[in-house]
Amino acid sequence: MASHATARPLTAVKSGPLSGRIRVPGDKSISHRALMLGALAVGETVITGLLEAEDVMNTAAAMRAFGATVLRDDDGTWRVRGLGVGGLLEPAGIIDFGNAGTGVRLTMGLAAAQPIAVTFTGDASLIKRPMGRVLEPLSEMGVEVIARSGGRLPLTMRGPRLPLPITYRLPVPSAQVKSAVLLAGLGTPGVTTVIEPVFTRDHTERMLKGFGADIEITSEPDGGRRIALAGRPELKPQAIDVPSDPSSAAFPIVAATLVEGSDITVEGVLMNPARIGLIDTLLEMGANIEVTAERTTGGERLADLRVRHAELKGVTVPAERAPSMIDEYPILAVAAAAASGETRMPGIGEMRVKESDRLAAVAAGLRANGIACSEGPDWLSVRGGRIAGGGRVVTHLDHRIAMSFLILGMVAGNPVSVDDASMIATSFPTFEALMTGLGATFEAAEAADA
Ligand SMILES: O=C(O)C1=C[C@@H](OP(=O)(O)O)[C@@H](O)[C@H](O)C1
Ligand SMILES: C=C(OP(=O)(O)O)C(=O)O
Repeated sequence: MASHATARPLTAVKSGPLSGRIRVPGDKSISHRALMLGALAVGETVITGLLEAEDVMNTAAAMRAFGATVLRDDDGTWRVRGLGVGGLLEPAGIIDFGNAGTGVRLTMGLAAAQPIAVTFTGDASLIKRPMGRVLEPLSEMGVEVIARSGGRLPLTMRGPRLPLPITYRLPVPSAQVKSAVLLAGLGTPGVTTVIEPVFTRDHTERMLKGFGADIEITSEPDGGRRIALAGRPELKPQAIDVPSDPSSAAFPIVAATLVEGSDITVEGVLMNPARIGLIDTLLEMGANIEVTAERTTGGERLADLRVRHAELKGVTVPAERAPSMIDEYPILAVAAAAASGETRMPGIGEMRVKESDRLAAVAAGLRANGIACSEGPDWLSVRGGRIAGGGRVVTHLDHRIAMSFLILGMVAGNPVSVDDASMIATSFPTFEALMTGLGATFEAAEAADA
């Protein structure tokens, strides 16, 4: 895990028009899963377009610790030689996932159906995040856990000799919890079933199908989905080409929408319906986003997105859209700050348990820059208008807070600083280079106590 012992403050200044064509790096959710399923397949999985960011590199290191061979060719192609379902070895050391919630929660599922002891930890952000939501169903399957109170990292778990298949109804709309149970189900005899009342990103299901698992998805009478997975399949290695991450594309898309005179194209963006709630919302607000060159690769829809500046108006975002844009609310709040009228965002309580309490961090950052907003336990409301800027935003080890407020600085009356841009490397290491290539100006800022 990379160390972020030294914070790197950064300032964004008002930007001229943005122009150019860019490709943002590979999707983080798909990258984690490609390495994990590769580690369980029999033979060599070849991955192109893998996101080479800290969160995913921690997953690569974890798969090596379990005994898989994970190699990178000079041209950026990754090769994973898997161990077969049930073939993970007991790691010799502690598995440190750094800042990565997806990495640690899915790997807990992966290791759960084998009688091996594994100790997990993470950085100052990850050790505050709830793990009980994953440990609870895994315990029902027979996993023993020794954790700090509240189910926080660091923790040690050991899978049972004979794991039990369960039927689990998700109490929170979380693709991480769904995926952890399904990955545990892979090593469990019989059929493991997850019922999700609300549709969340389905990359695990799609990829399990691609690797040859027997997985059946049906609709529930209440509109939810029932996912039934037969345990102990032999997974066949795959060639995976990871599409560009829509959660990273969100930053240049909002920047080009807000900065007058802009006209950019973001190429090859993943358009999975469970991931594009932000695009739907921006279109409702009046954004000019043209979806072009639509195609399908590896069972996922992709498109090039041409984005031109547009004046936005406030909207109410339907609460049921939240899972399809849960990581995009910080940047949506920035778009809302520049829109006319009020933007209401209900049903976003899950934002409080991300890398930071994002609801609180966004509200504080907006206020520090002269934008009026109000918040409740699971909602945020932003009153758009003139953006004074001039504030310094506390990012709480959260990459998306850092990137969102740097975009705010591009349209604010005065420069906007973030206290630490180093965490951007966890998900979008080329953010600064791509944004400055389009025309943005970022300047190294003074540390607060310098
Ligand atoms: O499954 C995944 O890859 C993810 C699911 C979401 O988390 P939750 O499952 O906690 O909603 C999301 O916020 C995270 O960035 C990635
Ligand atoms: C919530 C996020 O990631 P994770 O849960 O994997 O840390 C994110 O990338 O916004």
